[in-house]
Amino acid sequence: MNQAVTEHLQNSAVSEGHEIESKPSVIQTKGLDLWYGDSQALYDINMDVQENQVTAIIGPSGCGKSTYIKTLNRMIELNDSVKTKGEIIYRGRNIFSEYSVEELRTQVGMVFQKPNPLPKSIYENVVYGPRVHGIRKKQVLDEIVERSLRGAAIWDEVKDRLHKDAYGLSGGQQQRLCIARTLAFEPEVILMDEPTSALDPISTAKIEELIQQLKTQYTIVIVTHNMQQAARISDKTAFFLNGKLIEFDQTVKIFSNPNDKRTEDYVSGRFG
Ligand SMILES: Nc1ncnc2c1ncn2[C@@H]1O[C@H](COP(=O)(O)OP(=O)(O)OP(=O)(O)O)[C@@H](O)[C@H]1O
Repeated sequence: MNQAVTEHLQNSAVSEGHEIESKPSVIQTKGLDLWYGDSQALYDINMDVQENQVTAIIGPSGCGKSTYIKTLNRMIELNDSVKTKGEIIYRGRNIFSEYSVEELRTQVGMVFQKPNPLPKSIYENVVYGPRVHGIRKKQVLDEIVERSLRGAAIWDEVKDRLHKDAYGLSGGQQQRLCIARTLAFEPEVILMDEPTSALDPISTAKIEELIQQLKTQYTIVIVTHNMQQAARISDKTAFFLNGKLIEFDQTVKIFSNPNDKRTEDYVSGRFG
C-alpha cells in the first residue's frame, strides 16, 4: 500500500477514533446463499451494515461484489434465474418477504457504475421519481430539486441551467445528478456499485468528498475495485473472494493488520 494511504489510515484511526465504536445495524445479512441457475455465486454471507457509515465491498473480479450489493435492494431479481437462501433484514423486516420491491427501493436507493441520466432536462431527471410517486405541485417539486441537487453537491453548477438537457453535463456532473435523483426519494441507504470507475480523477475526488458528506445523513454501501478509494472513504470493509466473505472489519484493520492471509495478500496487491 502506498505511503499516502498508510498515513491517511493512521490519521483517521486517531482523529476519527469515535467512529470505531459500534453504531446501530441498518441491514443485517444472515446466511445468504445465492445462485444464478445452478451456479452458486454467494456462500453463507453474514454481515451487518451500520448506520451513518460507509461500508466498502472489495475483492477481485467475479468474487460476487455486484451480486451482493444488487441483492440488498432486490435489483438482482431482474435476473429470473436467481435464487436465494437466507435472510436480509432491513430495519427489522425481511426484505424478501416483508417488503414490496417498490417500498424497499424507495428506502434503499442505488447509484450505478456508469452515470445513467434520462434523456431529459436536469430538472426532469430529479423530479422523475417523485412524480411517479404522485407529487404534482410545482412548488414541492422545485423544493425537491433544490434540496436533492444541493445534497449531491451540484446545485451551484446547474442552478442556472435546470431546464437544459442532462446529457450536456460532464460525466462527473452526470454521476452527481444521478446521486441527486436517488436523494429525491429520500432514501435511508444508498448503494453505490463502482460509482467512480468511469470518471476522471478530479470527478472521482468530488464524488469521494460527497460520499463523506452524505454519510452524516445516509448509510452508504459501496463496491469498489479501487482499494485506495476503500481505504480513503470507508469505515468498514468487507473482503469477498470466490463468493465468500473472507473478512469484514474496520477499514483501518483490514488495510493495516488483517486477520486472514488472503486479505493481506489482496490488499497488498499480491493478487487480484
Ligand atoms: N447474470 C449472471 N448470470 C450468471 N452468472 C453470473 C451473472 N452475473 C454474475 N454471474 C457470476 O457470479 C459471480 C459473481 O459475479 P459478480 O458480477 O457479482 O462479481 P464482481 O465481484 O462484482 O465482479 P466485477 O468486479 O468483475 O464486477 C461470477 O462468477 C459471475 O460470473
